[in-house]
Amino acid sequence: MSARRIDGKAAAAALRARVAGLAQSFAAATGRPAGLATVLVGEDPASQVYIRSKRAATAEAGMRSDHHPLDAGTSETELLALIERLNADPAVDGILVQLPLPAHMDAARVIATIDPDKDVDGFHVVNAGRLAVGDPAALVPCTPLGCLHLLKAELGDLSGLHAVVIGRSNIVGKPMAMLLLGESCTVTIAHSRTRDLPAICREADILVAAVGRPEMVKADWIKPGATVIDVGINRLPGAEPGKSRLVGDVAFAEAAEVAGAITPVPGGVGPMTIAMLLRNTLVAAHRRAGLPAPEGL
Ligand SMILES: NC(=O)C1=CN([C@@H]2O[C@H](COP(=O)(O)OP(=O)(O)OC[C@H]3O[C@@H](n4cnc5c(N)ncnc54)[C@H](OP(=O)(O)O)[C@@H]3O)[C@@H](O)[C@H]2O)C=CC1
Ligand SMILES: Nc1nc(=O)c2c([nH]1)NC[C@@H]1CN(c3ccc(C(=O)N[C@@H](CCC(=O)O)C(=O)O)cc3)C=[N+]21
Repeated sequence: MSARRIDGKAAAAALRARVAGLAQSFAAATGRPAGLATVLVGEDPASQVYIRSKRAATAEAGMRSDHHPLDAGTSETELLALIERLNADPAVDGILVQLPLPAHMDAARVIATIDPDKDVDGFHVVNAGRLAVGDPAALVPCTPLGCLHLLKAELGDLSGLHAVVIGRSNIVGKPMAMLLLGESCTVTIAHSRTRDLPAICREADILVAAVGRPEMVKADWIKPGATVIDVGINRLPGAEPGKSRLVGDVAFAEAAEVAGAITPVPGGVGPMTIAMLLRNTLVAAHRRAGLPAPEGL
C-alpha cells in the first residue's frame, strides 16, 4: 500500500474532545447542558446500534441525550406530535429522527416538521437551501461535513481541485457536492445514469464514493495520487456463519496502491458522522442561547 490511510477514528476522537470542552463552557454559561433528542421508530437492529453509539458519544461529550423509542406500528400523526413537543421543549437543542422510517411514513413530511434550527441532521429543506446559497446559519448534514473535515486536514486548501462525487442523495451526495463547491472545487456529480463512470473518476483529484455498492470503485478508476473518501457502509456475510463484515464502496486494498490518501471502512467516515452530530448539536445550542458560534469546530 502506498496511500496514506486517513484515520477517521482518530480525527473523530479529537473533534469529540474539542466538542466536550466547549460543551462544558456552554453548560457553565447557560446553566444547562446542550441536549440532543433521538427518535427511533421500530426495532431495526442496525438502527439500534447507530442510536446506541450516537447516544453514548453525546453523553460522553457532556451533553444531555434523551431517547424516544416508538414501536413500529406508531402512526405518522403520533410521530409528528412528538416532534412538535420536542420543537417546543427548551431543553432540546437537536432532534434526530433515525432513518429509514417504516414504509407507512412519509420521511419528507416528518423531516419538514422538525424546527430547522434543531435539525442537527441538516435534512430539512430550509437547511438544504441555506447550504445551497452559502448562508452560515445552515446546519449541514453530518456525513458530508465529516468528509470535508478529513479532506481539509489531508489537503489544506481545496480550491481548484476537481472533485468527483459518486451519488446524488439528499443526505450525502448533494450536500457533499455543495460543500466542495463552497471550497471552490470544480465539482462533478455522478450517479447511476452516468456514462463511462471509470473515465470520469480518473479525472478526480478528490473522489468521494457514496453509492452503497460494495467495492465498486476499482484501482484503475483512480488518478494516481488522488484523495479517496469512501462513504459506503455495506454489510457482507463474514467468514464465520452469523457474523458480518463491513466494506466500503471502494476496493480498498487495490485502490490504496494508486491513491495518495484513502479512508478505510470501518474507521473512516463513519466515526466522523457521529462526531459531527455532536458538533451540530453544540452549534444549534449556542445559536438558540444567543451565544456566538463556538470556535475551533
Ligand atoms: N458513513 C456514514 O456515516 C454514512 C454512510 N452511508 C452509506 O453511504 C452509501 C450511500 O448512501 P445514500 O446516499 O444514503 O444512498 P442512496 O441509495 O440514497 O444513494 C445512492 C446513490 O448512488 C447512485 N448509484 C447507485 N448505483 C450506482 C452505480 N452503479 N453507479 C453510479 N452511481 C450509482 C444512485 O444513483 P441514482 O440517484 O441515479 O439512483 C444514488 O444517487 C451507502 O452505502 C450508505 O450506507 C450513508 C449515510 C451515512
Ligand atoms: N437521521 C439519520 N441520521 C444519520 O446520520 C443516519 C441515519 N439517520 N441513518 C443511518 C445512517 C448511517 N449512519 C452512520 C453513522 C455512523 C457509522 C459508523 O460509526 N460506522 C463505523 C462502524 C460501525 C459498525 O461497525 O457498524 C465505521 O464506519 O467505522 C456508520 C453510519 C448515520 N446515518
